Amino acid sequence: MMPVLPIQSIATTEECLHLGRLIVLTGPSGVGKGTLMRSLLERHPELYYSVSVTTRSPRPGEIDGKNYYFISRSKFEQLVAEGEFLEWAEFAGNYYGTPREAVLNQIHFGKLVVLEIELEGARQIRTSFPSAFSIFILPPSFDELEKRIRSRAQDSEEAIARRLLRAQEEIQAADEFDIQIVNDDFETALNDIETVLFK
Ligand SMILES: Nc1nc2c(ncn2[C@@H]2O[C@H](COP(=O)(O)OP(=O)(O)O)[C@@H](O)[C@H]2O)c(=O)[nH]1
Ligand SMILES: Nc1ncnc2c1ncn2[C@@H]1O[C@H](COP(=O)(O)OP(=O)(O)O)[C@@H](O)[C@H]1O
Repeated sequence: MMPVLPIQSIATTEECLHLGRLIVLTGPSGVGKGTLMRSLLERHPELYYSVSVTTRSPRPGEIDGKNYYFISRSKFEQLVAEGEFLEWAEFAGNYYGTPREAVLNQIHFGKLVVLEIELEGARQIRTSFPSAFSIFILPPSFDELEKRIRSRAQDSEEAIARRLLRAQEEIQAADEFDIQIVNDDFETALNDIETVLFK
């Protein structure tokens, strides 16, 4: 485990970014962000993936502390009030947030930190960390996106409908980000991300 620095010892976010870099991976639900992230971490274990906090219920097989920190809405609201999140947002009826201190510590130690988050949170990061690099993952088509969400078969019909509605809005915001990568052929998309991060 990395030693945890008190937050006051990290002077400014810009100072942090001289030591490390912050990467934001965003895009609609079902586009393949999680799958790309997992492969990226397997190939590059030196990356630091920020585990988010959520009020969503765990899906079968998800592990607390690995996939997410699963907490109640009241606890989440308390953490928001205490300023514990670098960014947070409500998505499809649940809260999601990035733990502030862990991420700032890792950047301070010179790590390349990757956040996999939805649109509103990604916008917040662009404002608070102008030097963060942001990647928007696009589906090859909307039909393919729907197919992927359904093939995952882990969400209720209502949750799927909410994700699809939100996906339409999110895709329209793709141009706001530094680079857009289409996740059609998986290996090609993964290589494109690697090129941006490491070459
Ligand atoms: N703003 C924000 N979004 C997050 C965070 N963690 C995950 N998300 C996003 O929340 C959305 C829903 O995540 P999830 O319920 O795991 O569903 P899935 O991405 O469709 O498998 C996705 O777009 C995630 O990228 C976070 O810490 N902050
Ligand atoms: N390039 C791809 N081609 C076909 N299916 C894909 C591709 N990338 C991901 N998938 C599949 O799409 C589904 C959604 O991927 P997931 O990583 O859970 O998306 P997200 O994290 O963006 O919600 C999964 O079943 C995954 O295996």
